[in-house]
Amino acid sequence: MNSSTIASPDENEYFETHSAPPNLPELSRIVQGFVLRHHAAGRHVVLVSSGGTTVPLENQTVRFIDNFSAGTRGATSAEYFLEAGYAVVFLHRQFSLLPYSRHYSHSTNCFLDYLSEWGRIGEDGNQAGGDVVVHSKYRAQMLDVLRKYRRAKEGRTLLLLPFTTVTSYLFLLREVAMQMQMIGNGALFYLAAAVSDFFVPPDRMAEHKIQSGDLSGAPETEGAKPATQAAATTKETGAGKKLVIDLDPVPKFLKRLVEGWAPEAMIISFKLETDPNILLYKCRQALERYRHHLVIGNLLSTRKFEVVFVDKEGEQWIRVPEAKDGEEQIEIESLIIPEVVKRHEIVMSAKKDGPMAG
Ligand SMILES: CC(C)(COP(=O)(O)O)[C@@H](O)C(=O)NCCC(=O)N[C@@H](CSSC[C@H](N)C(=O)O)C(=O)O
Repeated sequence: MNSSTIASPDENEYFETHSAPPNLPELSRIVQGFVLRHHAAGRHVVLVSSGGTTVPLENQTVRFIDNFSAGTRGATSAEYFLEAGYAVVFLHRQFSLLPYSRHYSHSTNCFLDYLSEWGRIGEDGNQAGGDVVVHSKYRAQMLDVLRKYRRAKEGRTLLLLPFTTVTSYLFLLREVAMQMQMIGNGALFYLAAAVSDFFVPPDRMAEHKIQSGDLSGAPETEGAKPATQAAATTKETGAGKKLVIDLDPVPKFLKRLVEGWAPEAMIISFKLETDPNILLYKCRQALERYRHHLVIGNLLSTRKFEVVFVDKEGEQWIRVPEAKDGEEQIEIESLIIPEVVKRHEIVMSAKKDGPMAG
């Protein structure tokens, strides 16, 4: 089934008026090989999306709108899926947190603080003596992370796919979903990425950097769209120049994923809110709108300590106890992923023992 047979006009138009990532054909071949290999080995495959997508305001992008996400949810979840025996396609915001390196790449203290002494590097670049030594207090954790990282690398069970813009995210998500169709409900989608809801349509995209200053005396710019057409323009007001932005809604890709790109897969989306009073309502609304398996709701302020699973049966809160003094804070993903895996197994066995079975 190709994606255009089930697409809605707004989705078709979105993909027809935007350019796919230039390396999409190559990435598609890599994903196909990854999915085939792990399916043949009897391994389930999960697509974990992670990080925020951007919406450029100019073709030659200087300014863009970003969505909040450090990538902790996605990168940490990917580690626990790997430990649960899944192969992971990690569709992530470029330069956001990655599985395993997340422990050291973005932490407040510099990675070098974990090392207690440096070997003396000789003139010719050869080690002149001495060794790089990890502080004893970090050694156990670092060895544990290193071993797990190596296992994923040697088993090639982790495939990293970077995106930046919402357009590259949507093209990649659709491509991976099409390649995962071959594994039916052995495929799991865990959509933790913070996806843009609004974008600047190409025909209203300014070509050059939006000017904040006065250009009255400047030479004409070749080929630039008249500012009036652009979706993001500056407007003279009594208080000086204002930036006025007029965006269109991004097609509801989740609906396309459920109805066409991955009709047999188990699909889980995350719902991010800041107001606790509307979280459950918004989760249920998403579930009714997209008819997928599960919505995991979380509040920006407590996302590391509690989430709520909302499905057609009801809701189930998952919370981690506050860490006692001197104790490591439990990662809530260590509780989320086993519950997701349990539900995925139920979905897979239900399909196997379906109405025709027995
Ligand atoms: C982003 C966080 C909070 C993790 O944070 P980090 O650990 O710092 O990375 C994640 O848990 C989450 O809620 N992700 C989902 C956030 C999100 O934007 N969800 C969308 C639904 S997915 S985008 C769906 C699209 N708009 C459509 O309707 O088709 C929403 O809440 O509306």
